[in-house]
Amino acid sequence: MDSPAPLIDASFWITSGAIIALLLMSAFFSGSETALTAASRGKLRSRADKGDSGAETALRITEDNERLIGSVLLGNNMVNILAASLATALFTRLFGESGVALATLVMTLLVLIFAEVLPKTYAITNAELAAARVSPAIRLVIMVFSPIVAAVRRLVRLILALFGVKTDPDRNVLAVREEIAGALQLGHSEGVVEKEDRDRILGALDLGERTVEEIMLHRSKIEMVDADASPETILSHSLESPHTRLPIFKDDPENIVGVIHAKDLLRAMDKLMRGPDACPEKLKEFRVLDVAMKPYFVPETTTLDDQMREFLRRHTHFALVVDEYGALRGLITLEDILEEIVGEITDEFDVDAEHPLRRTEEGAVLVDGAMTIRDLNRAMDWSLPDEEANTIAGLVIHEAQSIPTQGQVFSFHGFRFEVLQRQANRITRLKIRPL
Ligand SMILES: Nc1ncnc2c1ncn2[C@@H]1O[C@H](COP(=O)(O)OP(=O)(O)OP(=O)(O)O)[C@@H](O)[C@H]1O
Ligand SMILES: [Mg+2]
Repeated sequence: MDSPAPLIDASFWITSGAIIALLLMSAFFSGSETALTAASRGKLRSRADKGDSGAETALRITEDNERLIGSVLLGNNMVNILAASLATALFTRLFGESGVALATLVMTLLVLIFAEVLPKTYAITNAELAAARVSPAIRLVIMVFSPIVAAVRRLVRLILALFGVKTDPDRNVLAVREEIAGALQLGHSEGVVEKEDRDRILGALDLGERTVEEIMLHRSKIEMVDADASPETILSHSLESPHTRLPIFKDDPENIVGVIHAKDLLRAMDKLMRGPDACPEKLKEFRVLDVAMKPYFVPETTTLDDQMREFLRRHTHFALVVDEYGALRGLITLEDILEEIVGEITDEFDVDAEHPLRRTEEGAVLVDGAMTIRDLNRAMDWSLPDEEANTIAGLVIHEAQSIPTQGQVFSFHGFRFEVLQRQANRITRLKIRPL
């Protein structure tokens, strides 16, 4: 008869040793994940500049955060599951049926305390140092696991797609935008980021989400010339206008058939008046459309980002904005888009637009109703919501649910709005004061 195998034998010790080793690895993964995600890139950079190669590696592997976290998560799960399986096998051998429940309890506690909370708490208090130390090993982990991570990501998208769920590749972009905005806001309130710098960066980041319709010049304000006007009229119009490019309409101002550049007009006129084949009599026959450029139309839903690229690619600065039916909505130039980043640009001929904003002594501002909420927020460093309306007047009408009359006062979003002037159905002048 064989005597029953002793319960505490060599395999017991080997298994226990393996479980402890796996828990240590799990702690390493959890701590590394926290350290690498929490470490400040600025501090890592300065460490790296002082010759810390670990910090350099940490900077490099955190560039692709999704790959980093995916690989670490995979490693962490693998060791946790292996440890739990070994523990279950060991406990069932020791305690029979109740081994499963016991292993679950013991391993949950061990993993939670030693492989999760403890290493993560340590890592977050010493993030940069820890990140620099663990980065070479984690780089290896990424090298081994990233192909699997990539395959998993594809599989997940495929499964979601089968169920009709569309994964949004822009989500990360949005999260990053929020993160940068938050960091800039914090930096600004702490006094390390200048308001101008913050506005410039946020302006540039937002180009992808805003459309030409939001910033275009309304069609009623476009200066244009009639294709059938006499050459003298067109010339004097062009000379008097502060603008270099004037759209040309035929019969109806909505019907734009060309755009005349002042220089092209001058060259053409000059050719008729002077030089070897000058022929002043032909001035009457001059057709402005012969020297005009073709109009460039863009849909109002184009994002500012796309429009800017398109302007650069086409080597033009001037576009006419149309709606989905092709009806003229407004005008946009490259300068208008750049202003969203750097603020108001005025050149030698730009009429200094009658100031849309004036501060009063009691800390209020007098604004033009047509001023955009965004411009006001930027000028005053306020944060009035700009989702519901584009202009201040629009916001007040939206909140009041009617077109308020002169003298009416409203309080919302932490501000007091007084209607100073209303012309027909438009609110033209407002006084706003923070409450
Ligand atoms: N024909 C026009 N009618 C009304 N506004 C215009 C017209 N052309 C340009 N603008 C506006 O003038 C501002 C300045 O734009 P931009 O600098 O591109 O034109 P410009 O000064 O006429 O030309 P340039 O600077 O190339 O000589 C922009 O806000 C633009 O919307
Ligand atoms: Mg200009």
